[in-house]
Amino acid sequence: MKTLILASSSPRRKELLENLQLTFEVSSSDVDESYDPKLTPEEIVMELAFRKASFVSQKHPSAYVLGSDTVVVAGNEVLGKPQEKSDAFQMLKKLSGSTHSVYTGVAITRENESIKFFEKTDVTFWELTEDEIHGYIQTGEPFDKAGGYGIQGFGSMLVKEIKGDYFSVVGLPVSKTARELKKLGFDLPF
Ligand SMILES: Cc1cn([C@H]2C[C@H](O)[C@@H](COP(=O)(O)OP(=O)(O)OP(=O)(O)O)O2)c(=O)[nH]c1=O
Repeated sequence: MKTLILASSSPRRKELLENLQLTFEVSSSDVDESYDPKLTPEEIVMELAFRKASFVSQKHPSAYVLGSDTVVVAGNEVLGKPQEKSDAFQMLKKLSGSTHSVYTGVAITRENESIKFFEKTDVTFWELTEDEIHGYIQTGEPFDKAGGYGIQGFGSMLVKEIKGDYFSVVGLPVSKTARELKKLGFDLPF
């Protein structure tokens, strides 16, 4: 019997993985999320996903551990989570009226083995007025989310167009993850 552990404190990642009807445990990982600024966005998200999975792997050596990380890339700037209202305002102002990319990396580790992959989704925002940005920040939604918005919540009102995997923007590329878990021998619904 294979054991799967989701190395995440994100309720959204748990919900997304539940789509696959697998039995899994959840264990949050407390890792340093700093990275070498010379890395590409895909390298950053796969490295951080690997760090999260490895942290939990140490305590559960025989389990398969899945870690994930999401960043938003606008121009050549990598945006994580805003710390305060002024960060959120600057991020949303940058995203207004243009297209940015959301990268989510996934790592699945077991003992000394690991697989890593990523998904890139392009999201286009409407031109936002300063009032709209302030109003959105007042909802409190930006603060635990990369780029300062949640496409699954009130943030849906900011989005004009999306190209790629919606679920990856929310934090887990579900279909790529399902395919990889299947290759590893997990029993998926089909
Ligand atoms: C762009 C975007 C991001 N996000 C979320 C996904 C991630 O949870 C979060 C980015 O932070 P992450 O560091 O990737 O993840 P996390 O700290 O929430 O959870 P953990 O490290 O414990 O797994 O932003 C949304 O929920 N909706 C969105 O539209």
